[in-house]
Amino acid sequence: MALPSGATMNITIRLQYEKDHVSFSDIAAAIGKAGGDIVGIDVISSSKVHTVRDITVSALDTKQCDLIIAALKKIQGVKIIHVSDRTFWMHIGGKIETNSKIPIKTRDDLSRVYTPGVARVCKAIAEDPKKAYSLTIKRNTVAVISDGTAVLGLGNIGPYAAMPVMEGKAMLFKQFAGVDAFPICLDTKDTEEIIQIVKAIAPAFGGINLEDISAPHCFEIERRLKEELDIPVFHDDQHGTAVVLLAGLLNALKIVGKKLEDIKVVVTGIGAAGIACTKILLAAGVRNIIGVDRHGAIHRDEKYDNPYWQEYAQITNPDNEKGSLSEVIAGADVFIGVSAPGILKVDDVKKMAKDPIVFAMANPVPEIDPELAEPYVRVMATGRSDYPNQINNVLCFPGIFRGALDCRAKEINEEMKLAAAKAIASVVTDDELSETYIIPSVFNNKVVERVRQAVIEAAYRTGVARKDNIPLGGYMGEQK
Ligand SMILES: NC(=O)C1=CN([C@@H]2O[C@H](COP(=O)(O)OP(=O)(O)OC[C@H]3O[C@@H](n4cnc5c(N)ncnc54)[C@H](O)[C@@H]3O)[C@@H](O)[C@H]2O)C=CC1
Ligand SMILES: CC(=O)C(=O)O
Ligand SMILES: [Mg+2]
Repeated sequence: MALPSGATMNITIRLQYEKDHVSFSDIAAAIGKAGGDIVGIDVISSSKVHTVRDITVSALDTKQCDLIIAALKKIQGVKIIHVSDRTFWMHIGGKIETNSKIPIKTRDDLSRVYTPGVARVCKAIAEDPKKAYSLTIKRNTVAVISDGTAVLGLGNIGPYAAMPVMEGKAMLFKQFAGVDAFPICLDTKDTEEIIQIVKAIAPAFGGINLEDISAPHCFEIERRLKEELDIPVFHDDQHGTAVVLLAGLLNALKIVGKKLEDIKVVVTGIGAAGIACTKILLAAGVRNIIGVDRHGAIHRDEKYDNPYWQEYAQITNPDNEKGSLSEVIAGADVFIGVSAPGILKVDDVKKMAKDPIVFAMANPVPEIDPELAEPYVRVMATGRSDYPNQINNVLCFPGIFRGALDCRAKEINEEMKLAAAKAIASVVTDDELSETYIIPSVFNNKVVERVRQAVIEAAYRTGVARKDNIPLGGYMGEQK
């Protein structure tokens, strides 16, 4: 399996140097010696004594960036003013904004979009609340809600730090499926308070995407909101991840010629994503799944404080295997990591059954470096976009919400999720299928439309669609 080398990063170093003491070639030499490549130079200002330049440098990773900066700091007469990188630039001022669909050019326009004209529209909705779907943003808008407790694999970094991820999710909703999404990060970790806040803001939204809320309180939050709201509530880290994982596994198993019911699967990280991945695999027919968290395999001889693990032990691990990841991985056909960086070792992979499938999905750093695993695995996938086979919930949530909004589904149920998984898997044809192409790219424009259609069909089949007529046409088309 050929893998690209890790993605490089560009940083721009604004520095001032004293012309009499330092030459640019000293600076270039220091950067080169520390392993950086200069890819751009801009002169910002120049006087007889000093010059200020922006030097854009390509480096392998943050560690190498630190080495480059340290090397520059050592040169007498050089002062680093600031360092920025492209990723940070893309975040300056946030990544999304609100736009009006109609320009307000005249007084007449003003009196229609706002008072007094708007009052008639408000009254129409007050008389018939369903009209909120046709006369407000509700029909096409999803709230992306987080409390910042399980942001990617970064853990409990809080609501301010969670915002860039939620803004990113909102961008993906819009770009891939035309769904308007709004990031809302809550400064509370209290389960009941989160439930009440989400219920209170629900009138503006056609769906709720819960994101990066840690286990176990994410389960209660989702359960209650599903029960108490009449719009789809979907915890993406659970179900979006599970859907894409199943899609990838269906295709990976075709390559190795194994069947769901015959494989042994080890899942690490029995939190939001791990429990949902396990449940979708059981629903799809897998019989032997062993969950491993920090203390080892989850089994039936242990009494867990976490009620979800207590239940997990009952529905998994048919042979009641005990021990560490390194022990229970022996003979496994599939490893699914939704836990923490670097916890799967090469020696563990070597103990797996023939043609191992390794989905190391922790973000941003997977459970095993794909380049280390490469010689020993048949199919390797990560959650990242810089390696082949990206198993990431971004393949699911835009299309699944597009479908749910278009048929005005009151929920996203198991049938809709299974349909979405099969739809994603189907985008890769048998001719295209290979070890490095088990799952379509998020940029494959068939993905969202196929998921949307499959989800709409499943919604009507299971009686949760509330639109009288099946919505036809492409997802970008206006829905009446
Ligand atoms: N590729 C994808 O689409 C997705 C990837 N993820 C990744 O999965 C990971 C977990 O996410 P969530 O389930 O939302 O978080 P969570 O906080 O609900 O669950 C994480 C679980 O991993 C366990 N864990 C932590 N360190 C461990 C270790 N060394 N060994 C075994 N278990 C360990 C924790 O005890 C916890 O049970 C994160 O890295 C996240 O980025 C999550 C959702 C989607
Ligand atoms: C992809 C995603 O949702 C996560 O890593 O949390
Ligand atoms: Mg997430």
